[in-house]
Amino acid sequence: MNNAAVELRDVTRRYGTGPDAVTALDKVSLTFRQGTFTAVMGPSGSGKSTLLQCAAGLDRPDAGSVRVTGHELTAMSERRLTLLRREQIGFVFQAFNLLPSLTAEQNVGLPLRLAGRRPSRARVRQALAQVGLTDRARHRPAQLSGGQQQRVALARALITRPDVLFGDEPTGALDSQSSREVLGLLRDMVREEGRTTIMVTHDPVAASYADRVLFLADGRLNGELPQASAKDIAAHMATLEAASC
Ligand SMILES: Nc1ncnc2c1ncn2[C@@H]1O[C@H](COP(=O)(O)OP(=O)(O)OP(=O)(O)O)[C@@H](O)[C@H]1O
Repeated sequence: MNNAAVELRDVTRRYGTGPDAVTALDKVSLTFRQGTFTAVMGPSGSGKSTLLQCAAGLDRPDAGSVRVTGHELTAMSERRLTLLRREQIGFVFQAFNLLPSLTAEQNVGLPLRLAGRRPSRARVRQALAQVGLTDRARHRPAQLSGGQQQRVALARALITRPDVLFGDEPTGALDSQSSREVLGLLRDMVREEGRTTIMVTHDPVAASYADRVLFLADGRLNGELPQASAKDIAAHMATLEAASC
């Protein structure tokens, strides 16, 4: 599969004006091909979250073009953007953002309810099975471990069968065993279902699960490593961090 799932061309995002203005992204051009798993790394403030937000249509760049599965986002109305995000994009964040009063299966079915569709029990159960939580369907978030809660959040992100899954530090709040489980699931979904996945992370071990690691520094691309080891990723990060001090 060689088609672009997400394409950024000369994307610029500035915050503020005058002497306090910050250029969070400076003419960034990138292609994320269908069925690939990319990690985005870089020192604090390098523009990772801004990149993710612009690529996912949660934020609008000041200049440049963002295309998701061929749809240009920058000129889209808020309504169309909301629909596109709902149907084609899934999100997992560091905070699991589950509703505490709902069970795992109710949380997983929520995106379909919000889209005005009634989630079928079979589809919800299948999503929970995919993340290995069939036996926790009736549990509420407080009755689940952090890793299990993030797996429920992953099942919720996948219930709409999105083309692209975005993760902003999805393993940032997990212990190493739970992180490995979640990252293994993400990697399997890319390989088995061709789901394009783009993940921001600070953790070289998490990034080593990706097919490619992109590095940002000062709002610009600063290198990439294909299928790198955690050691090589950490070494590249150390160079960038030293340069940004
Ligand atoms: N809403 C905002 N208003 C003003 N400046 C912002 C805003 N959001 C981000 N910035 C600035 O833009 C730059 C990039 O921020 P961003 O959050 O994308 O970086 P990051 O690489 O994700 O950082 P971290 O790893 O610390 O989360 C930073 O200098 C940040 O201070």
